[in-house]
Amino acid sequence: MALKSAVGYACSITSGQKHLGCFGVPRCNRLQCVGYDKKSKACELVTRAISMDRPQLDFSNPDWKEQFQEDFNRRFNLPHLTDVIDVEPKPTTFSLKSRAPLENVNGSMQESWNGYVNDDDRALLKVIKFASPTSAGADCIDPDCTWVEQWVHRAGPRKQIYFEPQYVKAGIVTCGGLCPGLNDVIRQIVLTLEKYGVKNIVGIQHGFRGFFENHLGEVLLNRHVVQNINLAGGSFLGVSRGGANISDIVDSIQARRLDMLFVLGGNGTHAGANLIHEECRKRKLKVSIVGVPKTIDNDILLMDKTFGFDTAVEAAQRAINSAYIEAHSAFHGIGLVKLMGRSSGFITMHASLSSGQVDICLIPEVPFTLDGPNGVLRHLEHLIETKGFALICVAEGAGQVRLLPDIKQIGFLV
Ligand SMILES: Nc1ncnc2c1ncn2[C@@H]1O[C@H](COP(=O)(O)OP(=O)(O)O)[C@@H](O)[C@H]1O
Ligand SMILES: O=P(O)(O)OC[C@H]1O[C@](O)(COP(=O)(O)O)[C@@H](O)[C@@H]1O
Repeated sequence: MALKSAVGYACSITSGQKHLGCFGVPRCNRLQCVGYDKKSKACELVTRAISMDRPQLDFSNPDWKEQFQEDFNRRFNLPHLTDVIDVEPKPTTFSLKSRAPLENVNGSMQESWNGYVNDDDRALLKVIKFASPTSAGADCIDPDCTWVEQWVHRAGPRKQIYFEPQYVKAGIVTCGGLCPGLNDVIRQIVLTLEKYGVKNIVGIQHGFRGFFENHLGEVLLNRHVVQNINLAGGSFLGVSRGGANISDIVDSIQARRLDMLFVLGGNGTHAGANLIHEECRKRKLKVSIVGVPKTIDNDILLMDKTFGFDTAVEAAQRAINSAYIEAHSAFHGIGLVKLMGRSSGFITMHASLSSGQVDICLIPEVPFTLDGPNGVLRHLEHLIETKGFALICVAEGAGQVRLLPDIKQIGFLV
């Protein structure tokens, strides 16, 4: 985490692509990120569901690759904090010296402590070059599956920061539903802020509500307070849903003299964070709004893994094991486990792969048929005939279009 930057993700999505009678393999489907949209000179903090919809490209045009890359760079470019607020750089107070020093060949210790992330560092988004559109899991841009480099910003501590840690007041708020790992994130934000030298850290209670309900006071946070909160579930600060008045929140941010606000939450929370940022900009406040995406679904493109995902996969193992035992013991038993994931199958796919017991895995990303020679039911029949039992693991959103063809119209799919 770098104090200078409101946001910065740089990772790659890797989706396991082992075949296990899986009816589909999730590709990165939903992409949500918070960033500064450089193109619009206003540099707004934008919370957006960026679809992987590609620009209309004419592949017969020899320049199509450049056009694609231009568009990609435009969408993934993050302007610098200094493009948004008027702040001066200063040397970082984040010390890399807690890391072991490197030894020179002659045994002496190196004087330089290289280890900061350069603003121009990039991570390669797609690491597989598919030879053909029919390669397993192929995700091609053009019909020939041409390799196109897609680079994104690399996250990490920078040599320069833009706030004076000793004067900074930082706030942390957790909104929306619960997700395993919230306390770990709160704890780590506090520990890292302290590492930079920030002493004034507060928690806002029960989501955005804590900004405008007077009986919900600030919670003072420091390493002693947060030391063991990762051992408990839920959110140490409490969460809430429900309407929030952005102007009231920003009034409160102003009154509390917050310089930075770490907002942990999902889609709704980030929509709120975006509006808070816009309002701060309108009022010319030098406040950094930092979005920390929370989803157990792991369906955020620029992140290797979202927090809570591992726990969800691990917790699913117990259900899968129990269903396996039931199915295995019963005559022609069929075990059916439904896991979370309304529009993403990462939890179901990873839980299925790691359990080693699942015969059929159904996820929302990949359409399937129930009937017919290639349908799920025929395969199920085959399993019963051959091994005598079967275990199915299904993501809650799998096949929803089949069950309710008009579902798009009522807004469940975005
Ligand atoms: N479109 C929106 N604009 C502004 N604030 C929003 C919006 N959607 C949700 N919020 C706020 O974000 C908080 C959390 O949103 P919610 O949808 O409940 O959870 P999540 O962040 O997990 O999607 C709510 O307290 C709500 O006030
Ligand atoms: O029914 P709801 O509350 O709208 O949410 C369902 C979604 O919430 C989840 O259970 C968890 O999603 P998040 O972790 O992104 O909040 C998803 O698996 C599911 O798609």
